[in-house]
Amino acid sequence: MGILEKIGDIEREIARTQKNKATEHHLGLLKAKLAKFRAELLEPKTSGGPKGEGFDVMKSGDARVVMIGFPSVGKSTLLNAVTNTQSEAGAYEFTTLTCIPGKIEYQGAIIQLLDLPGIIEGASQGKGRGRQVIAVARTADLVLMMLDATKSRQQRALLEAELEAVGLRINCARPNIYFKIKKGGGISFNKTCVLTHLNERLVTQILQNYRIFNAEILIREDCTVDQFIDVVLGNRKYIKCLYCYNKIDEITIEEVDRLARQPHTVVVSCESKLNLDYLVQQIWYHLNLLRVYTKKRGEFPDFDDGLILRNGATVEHVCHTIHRSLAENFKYALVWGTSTKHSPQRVGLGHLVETEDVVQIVTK
Ligand SMILES: Nc1nc2c(ncn2[C@@H]2O[C@H](COP(=O)(O)OP(=O)(O)OP(=O)(O)O)[C@@H](O)[C@H]2O)c(=O)[nH]1
Ligand SMILES: [K+]
Ligand SMILES: [Mg+2]
Repeated sequence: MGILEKIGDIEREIARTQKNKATEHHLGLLKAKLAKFRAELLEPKTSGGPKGEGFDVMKSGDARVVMIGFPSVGKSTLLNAVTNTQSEAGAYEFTTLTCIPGKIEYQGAIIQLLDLPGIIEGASQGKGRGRQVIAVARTADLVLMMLDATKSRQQRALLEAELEAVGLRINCARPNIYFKIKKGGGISFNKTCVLTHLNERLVTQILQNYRIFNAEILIREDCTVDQFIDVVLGNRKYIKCLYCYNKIDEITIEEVDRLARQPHTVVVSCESKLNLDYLVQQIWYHLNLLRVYTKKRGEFPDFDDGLILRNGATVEHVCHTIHRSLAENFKYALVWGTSTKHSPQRVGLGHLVETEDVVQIVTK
């Protein structure tokens, strides 16, 4: 039996099993099996098969945004509208066949925007060029899910399911579970809160499924079976997603209003160039980038040339961005801005910077 059939079998069994307390355990084990087969499906083929030509585009700029969507939702039209790259757009499906990079410059940051072929249902199982497309999505700092506002609401759930199936977890945090495989000692199970989905027996059996007999587990939040499996498999990618409904020129104002009120959602018309500025602003906002300025002793800060950093960046990151060896010769830094109690404040390498901070590095 092929792996896809095995997956199908388990999915059918899960579907026909009633969800209640009595079957919870059985369902948990089925889910563990399912996740294992899905993981096998994702394993890269060992023989170096032909690479998707045009799909492995170099990362460039400060962040990467990847457009994912069904065919003809207007991905290429968007690329053409907000970057200076031209990607062919057309009224027929699968106009775009490769990965086409564009560049957005905003707030001093350079954001790489990737246009990709449309994906279809079943993409995660290898239909169309889905696997390749989704592999690119894994490299993104932000997924821009392109949706057609004139089409059924179901498209969003379908796309989400495709991304889920390849281990992408969108707009959620990594489960708060400590998990470490050990050489011996059996399963050590601990929790810091009440668990309503998991217990020691179920956890042990799920781990047996993966042939893990020695491990340390500390569960710090009320996780589901799926969340626990995610942590065991370990190859999950937790990624932000911004939903973009295109073609609002074709729907009623009431519909537009309804769509726009959903979380992490922007409504646009790429063809009529409606709301595109707001979209770029929201892309920037969702990327969580921050900009700091540097200053030399006795000089004014250079406000024309900020450094773009990721959220959570420290003074050490600032050093690395300026020069590779700067952190080694670091003595202290002076920081002006919202990250400090008073300005300037003398701080160490571990100090978290905030956007619009001014940083002066003092070396030994
Ligand atoms: N009414 C309307 N049509 C649009 C809008 N944006 C794009 N289109 C049309 O939608 C069709 C598909 O646009 P594309 O940009 O090729 O879509 P795509 O998602 O890149 O499609 P594939 O590359 O085939 O997956 C074209 O006929 C566009 O003219 C819009 O805002 N409003
Ligand atoms: K198209
Ligand atoms: Mg296209």
